[in-house]
Amino acid sequence: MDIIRVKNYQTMSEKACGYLVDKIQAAQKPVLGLATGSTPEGLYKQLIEKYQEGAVSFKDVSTFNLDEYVGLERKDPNSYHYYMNEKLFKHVDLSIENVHLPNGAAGDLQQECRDYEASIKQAGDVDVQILGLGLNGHIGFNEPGTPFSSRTHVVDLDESTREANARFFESKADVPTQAITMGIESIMESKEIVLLVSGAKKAEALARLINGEISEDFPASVLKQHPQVTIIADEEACVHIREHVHS
Ligand SMILES: O=P(O)(O)OC[C@H]1O[C@](O)(CO)[C@@H](O)[C@@H]1O
Repeated sequence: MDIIRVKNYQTMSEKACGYLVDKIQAAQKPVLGLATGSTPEGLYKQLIEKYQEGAVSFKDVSTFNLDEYVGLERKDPNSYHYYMNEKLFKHVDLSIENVHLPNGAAGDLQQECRDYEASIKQAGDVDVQILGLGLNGHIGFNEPGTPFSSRTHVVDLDESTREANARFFESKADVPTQAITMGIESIMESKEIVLLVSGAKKAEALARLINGEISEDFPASVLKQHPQVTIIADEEACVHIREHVHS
């Protein structure tokens, strides 16, 4: 894992944007793995700016999102479909047929998980996967205890995750109790992974990732087994990390 330490949220977003733009320009048919939550919002803003400046095009890009809430229709303002559309998709020249998120409103959720896996494989796997870091170490919606061998699956959300995400809903009671998420093994099959970490509230989780052991109790720790992970973290998130890390 390489860690790039940056000053703040803005510079984290700019760095991640530059990284993705380079990858998009280098590949014929780039496949991006995208995340939701607060962390990548700045990255998406930067990508839109670059697109508007004519510095990048998404017309040959395919995207796969990590997760979606169970029970929310695509048009629901709290769905990740809606989030992605508002924050990125509708502002750039991505083809709608190249955009993929799990369908949390599918009648047969198990079949939906299998189909999602198949479409990632059909696209030739994710080239660069963007990840955020949950306070409890979750990646996607893979909560502590999720087997490292998990594929795309339906998950019961931790109370702590529902609390953390309640800020996007009217109340915690409105936060769905389940989600579909790419599994840990599915995420690990991405050719490259970029983990974005910002803010003091993530500092403990980042320190545990860097200094702690690899364990299913802390899902992000699996990233230490991936050959090509770059962490872009800001000063506040790095307060418990003393040295430059290269492992
Ligand atoms: O970026 P945030 O909002 O801190 O969330 C961290 C992670 O938690 C999730 O929002 C899921 O709870 C992920 O999508 C995200 O990567």
